[in-house]
Amino acid sequence: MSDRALLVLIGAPGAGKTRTGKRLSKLLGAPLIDTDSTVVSGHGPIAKIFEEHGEPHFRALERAAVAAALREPAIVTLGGGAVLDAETQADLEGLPVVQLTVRPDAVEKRIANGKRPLVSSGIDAWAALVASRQPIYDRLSQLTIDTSDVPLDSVAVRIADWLETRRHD
Ligand SMILES: Nc1ncnc2c1ncn2[C@@H]1O[C@H](COP(=O)(O)OP(=O)(O)OP(=O)(O)O)[C@@H](O)[C@H]1O
Ligand SMILES: O=C(O)C1=C[C@@H](O)[C@@H](O)[C@H](O)C1
Ligand SMILES: [Mg+2]
Repeated sequence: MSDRALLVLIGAPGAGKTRTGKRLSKLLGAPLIDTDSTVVSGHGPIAKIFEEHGEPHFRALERAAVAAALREPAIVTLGGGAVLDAETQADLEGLPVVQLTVRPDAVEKRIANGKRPLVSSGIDAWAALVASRQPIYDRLSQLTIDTSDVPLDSVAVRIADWLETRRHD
């Protein structure tokens, strides 16, 4: 049987997928693949890709990164919009998928760095984007954790505990 991801984190931009994934990687001693980082390593900053080549081009690069990552025995943290891809949705079936959420008031500061082109105009754009995707995040995940008021380490421990329970089911 080929390798598959150990855990996948999905959810809204700024919910904490990448940071939580890093903590979990340390906690579990497992490798981490962040698909945004894979795209950036190969093709440069995301904002520049959007500006120069458009969103469809970014999504194609992202899909390739996601497909490869999900075949590795690693913790995989996806970009916020990666789950829009139908093939990615199919690939996630049967994998442990955790959704991170965050309230608008808590995310506002987190996304203020201008690195996320789809939400750089502010919190209203973020809220509209997340509302349109929420049914997909909900359908694909088996556990949801709101990170608004929970320290990173606690989020990571909760996910590690859940994974452990799942192993014994
Ligand atoms: N539990 C938390 N408590 C406080 N701040 C957090 C928490 N999780 C993440 N953050 C902060 O929020 C910001 C965004 O986190 P991160 O990059 O992990 O989000 P993301 O979900 O990966 O976003 P994207 O979808 O854009 O990749 C970072 O500055 C990070 O420090
Ligand atoms: O929510 C989104 O569509 C995105 C989130 C980021 O992780 C990046 O993948 C990119 O900025 C697009
Ligand atoms: Mg991220």
